[in-house]
Amino acid sequence: VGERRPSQRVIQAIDQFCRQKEWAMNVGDEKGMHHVVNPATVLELGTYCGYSTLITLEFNPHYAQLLYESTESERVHKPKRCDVFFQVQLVEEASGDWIPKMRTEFGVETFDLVFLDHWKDRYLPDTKLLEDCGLLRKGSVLLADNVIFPGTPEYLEYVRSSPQYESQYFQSHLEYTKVEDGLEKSVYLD
Ligand SMILES: Cc1cc(C(=O)N2CCN(C)CC2)sc1-c1cc(O)c2nc[nH]c(=O)c2c1
Ligand SMILES: [Mg+2]
Repeated sequence: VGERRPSQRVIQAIDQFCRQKEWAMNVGDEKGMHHVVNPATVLELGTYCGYSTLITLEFNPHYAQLLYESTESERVHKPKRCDVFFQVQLVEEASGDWIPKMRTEFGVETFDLVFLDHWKDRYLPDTKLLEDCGLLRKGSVLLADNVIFPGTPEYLEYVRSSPQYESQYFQSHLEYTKVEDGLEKSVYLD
């Protein structure tokens, strides 16, 4: 997705290093995100090292710095309108504080895809915030990592029982391990 993200060769090198030398919490090469239809406006919650990213929210300054270095993306203090596809926009703030600002700060109408990969106890409140802020449209996709391990039971219960979502579980493993984990793909129906 554009030359601003780490190239595929870098992704492969990260995967090889994390499998052979030192584990790290990337979504990894097995879970991946290849199930997801081709999104246009993407929000990622939880950047970590920038393994997968477009508009991405990261609270941890150390991880945010890693993304700046790996993608030469500008340090976004006062994010300008995000009107260019494949531009990395990193917001070094808490998701709960910044989701309500997405429309005014980035000119985002709605998200095609939200990749939830930040703090498991923020998955549900941030999903409700996205709904309340009108940032989801019919067909928006929520793709959530770690729904089994470390596990997000309240979020799973919500998206699987709510008539507003059509949810599907893609069984896999915790990155670079044999521990069961998976991605939950939830399509917003409203
Ligand atoms: C940090 C961590 C440690 C885990 C674990 O149990 N481990 C035991 C087994 N060894 C091998 C690995 C490590 S799992 C995990 C983790 C994994 C993700 O994909 C995450 N994604 C988003 N936000 C997170 O906080 C996040 C944490
Ligand atoms: Mg994860």
